[in-house]
Amino acid sequence: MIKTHILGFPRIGEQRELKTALERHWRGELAAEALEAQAAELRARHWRLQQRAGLDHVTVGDFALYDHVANLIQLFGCEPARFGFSGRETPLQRYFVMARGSTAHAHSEACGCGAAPGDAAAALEMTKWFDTNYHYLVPEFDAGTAFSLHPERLLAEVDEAIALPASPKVALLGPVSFLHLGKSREDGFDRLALLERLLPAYEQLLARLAARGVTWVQLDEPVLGLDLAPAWQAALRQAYARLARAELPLPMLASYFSPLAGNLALACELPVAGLHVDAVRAPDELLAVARCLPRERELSVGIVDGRNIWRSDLEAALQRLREVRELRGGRLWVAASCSLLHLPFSLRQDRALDAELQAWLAGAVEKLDELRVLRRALWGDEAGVARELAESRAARAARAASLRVRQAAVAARVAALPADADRRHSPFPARQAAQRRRLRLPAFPTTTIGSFPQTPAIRAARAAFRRGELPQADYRQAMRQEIELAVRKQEALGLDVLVHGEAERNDMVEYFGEQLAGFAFTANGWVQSYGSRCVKPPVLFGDVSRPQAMTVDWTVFAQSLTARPMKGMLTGPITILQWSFVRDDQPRADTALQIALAIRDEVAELETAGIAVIQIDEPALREGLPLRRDARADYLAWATRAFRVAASPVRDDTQIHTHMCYAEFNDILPDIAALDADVITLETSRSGMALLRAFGDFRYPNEIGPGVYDIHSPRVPEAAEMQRLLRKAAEVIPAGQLWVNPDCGLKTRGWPETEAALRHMVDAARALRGEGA
Ligand SMILES: Nc1nc2c(c(=O)[nH]1)N[C@@H](CNc1ccc(C(=O)N[C@@H](CCC(=O)N[C@@H](CCC(=O)N[C@@H](CCC(=O)O)C(=O)O)C(=O)O)C(=O)O)cc1)CN2
Ligand code: MET
Ligand SMILES: [Zn+2]
Repeated sequence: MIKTHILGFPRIGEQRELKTALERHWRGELAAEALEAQAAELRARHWRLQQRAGLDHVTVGDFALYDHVANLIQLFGCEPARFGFSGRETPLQRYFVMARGSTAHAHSEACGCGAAPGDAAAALEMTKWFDTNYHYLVPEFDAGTAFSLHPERLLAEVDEAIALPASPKVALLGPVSFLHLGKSREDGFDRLALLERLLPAYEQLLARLAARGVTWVQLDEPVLGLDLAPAWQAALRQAYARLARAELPLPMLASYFSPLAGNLALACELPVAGLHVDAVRAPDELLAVARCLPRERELSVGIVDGRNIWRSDLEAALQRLREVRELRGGRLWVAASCSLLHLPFSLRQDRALDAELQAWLAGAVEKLDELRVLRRALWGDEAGVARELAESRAARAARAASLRVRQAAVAARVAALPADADRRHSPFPARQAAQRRRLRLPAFPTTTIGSFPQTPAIRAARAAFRRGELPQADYRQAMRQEIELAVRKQEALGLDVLVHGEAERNDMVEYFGEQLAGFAFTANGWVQSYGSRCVKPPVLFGDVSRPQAMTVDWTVFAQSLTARPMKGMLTGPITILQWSFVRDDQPRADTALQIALAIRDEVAELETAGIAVIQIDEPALREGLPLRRDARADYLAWATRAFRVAASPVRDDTQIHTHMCYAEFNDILPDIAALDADVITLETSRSGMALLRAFGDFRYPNEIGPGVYDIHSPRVPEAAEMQRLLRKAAEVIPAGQLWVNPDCGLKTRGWPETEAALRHMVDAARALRGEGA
């Protein structure tokens, strides 16, 4: 028997309905009931699409108002005690306080959240979901963590699906990954010790689902794609010995994003009813799994790419699925490789894509249709889907043959690239001396990470320009005024190295994608990044080149307004690669090098235009790190080289900055050093001093700006707080190497808190200069 299913569906909605509803709710314009109604409407719509595609089950439990990991924190009753919830709040209020911090809602005695006015609880830490640009909220565990089941929200969703009517398969993160993805709040506390306490809550939940008539539960254990220590492997054995019981729903264990490798035998041994594997990320393992997994278990083959937007080669997929079916004696589930969360809702009618490109692409809805076709063909009705199969073949062939994909000049340039194109002229000490002579900055120089508040007025002007209602000249003039405003404010604050503020950019990757050849962009291809925040990843379909300068005019204009150094602001090749949908017809390394060459030309042109400081952001360098250790060295070699190729055309006295955030960097410090940026600014407020100590222990050779305050919350820290942080930093990193800056860009903030926080930051730097620390 052949079944089809998906691991999860995008929840933000075709027109970002969920984003709109959430933001209105947070502004106090939409009641909780209306928000919940909108969410239910989206779920029902998305299940109907799944039914229309003939899936055997609709997936329930993948929906979340903010984040699916945060949902589990409430489901299993382990909200951290530090939030001080009184029990008078509604679950929804507590959920948003955990997600956004307690100052994020209008906090007053009237708000009913229970905390005393003035009490501020920081939001849960947010971190990258494996190697994606999705961010989850990190559960916090300590020896006192207890679990209790609060299944009302999930059971209500199951009931909604049953009422549709549809057959629900409930999808949940499994217990071992849930613990693994959390963090221990106390040094030395091993969160695995909580497994024994957590499993009963899972068991109770599964029993409740069984009572509802749910037959299948998908338990995601993406940690199977990591190199697991023996204790974590043992935890998987322990957990599934307990959860796979006759009276409970059948568990389908799901692995994705990475090969099973050393966990393959383990995954096949666990006493579950089915195993899902990612046949896109681990194509070579598929047959080994098909042979190893006991015959009575279901094998779910993730053959349709859930991470990229290319239309599938359905005939090739069918051939592989038939091989697997042969090996397993007929039974098979067919699926997308991972949840479709990481894809745009649909690309079929996107206004911004031309017809040729559109025919090559598939969003989430189109991927559902691919599953429909595969199902029918495998059920023996290949003739009934002959047209779809032919279309898929034609689309792949057209893409392979298209003249838009290859550019001879790009290939020639890559081939002729000298081996030392990734080297600056002189080693860092000589550059540092030259830059000090040119820039004449004080000790503890202050700067910001690039963006200033993207105000509603900026967004509205750009939207009007896009709709053709604001002439280009007026739009440019409006953005110049925003830049001038940002420059004046920075001068008044007394910052040392200024930025233009990025007002003209919709997004730090999309902006470059729109201007580079080889990229296409969509009008509505939104993908959730965290909470209500979305990105529209550009589509990198062909060889990359830079038809004209992308940032030079804006930067030169900004520099003309001030005598202080204006930092040019670029996004680096790895971040552009990582945050775009990239071609699958050549190695990522080759694509990265092409982007690097385009950025290199922009760097050179900024220098020629007189810009003395240039920042090349690489927040996604760590995110691109392969999940399996054995693939890391190769990635780091080509990724750091691509950065250096972009950064190296400049003179010694031009200062190159880079910036990183949203990740743990400790395991790639040597590679960060190998970027050889003159200055690196880092997010540190979340991981705190541990990260800096690692930089200190490693004797990080170049200059470094540890973020002295968290930009994710409107909270304005006192100067004394930032001073303390800087003094601590100076204990582990020589003071002469230190810069003073926030954690990340300020685009999601408002001006009042931005100015207040930066004023305190400049005060902190001045105080340290006075101390001669
Ligand atoms: N690509 C990317 N990934 C990243 C980051 C990042 O900056 N970029 N930062 C980190 C955190 N992730 C983030 C992701 C998104 C946003 C963010 O602010 N997103 C904005 C959208 C930004 C954008 O593309 N804006 C466009 C379009 C905005 C829009 O929706 N406009 C309305 C109209 C608005 C109006 O009339 O006022 C519309 O088109 O309907 C623009 O400014 O032009 C949002 O969801 O609200 C922030 C952080 C890690 N990953
Ligand atoms: N220059 C960018 C900004 O300030 C860097 C952001 S890193 C996610 O927004
Ligand atoms: Zn950042």
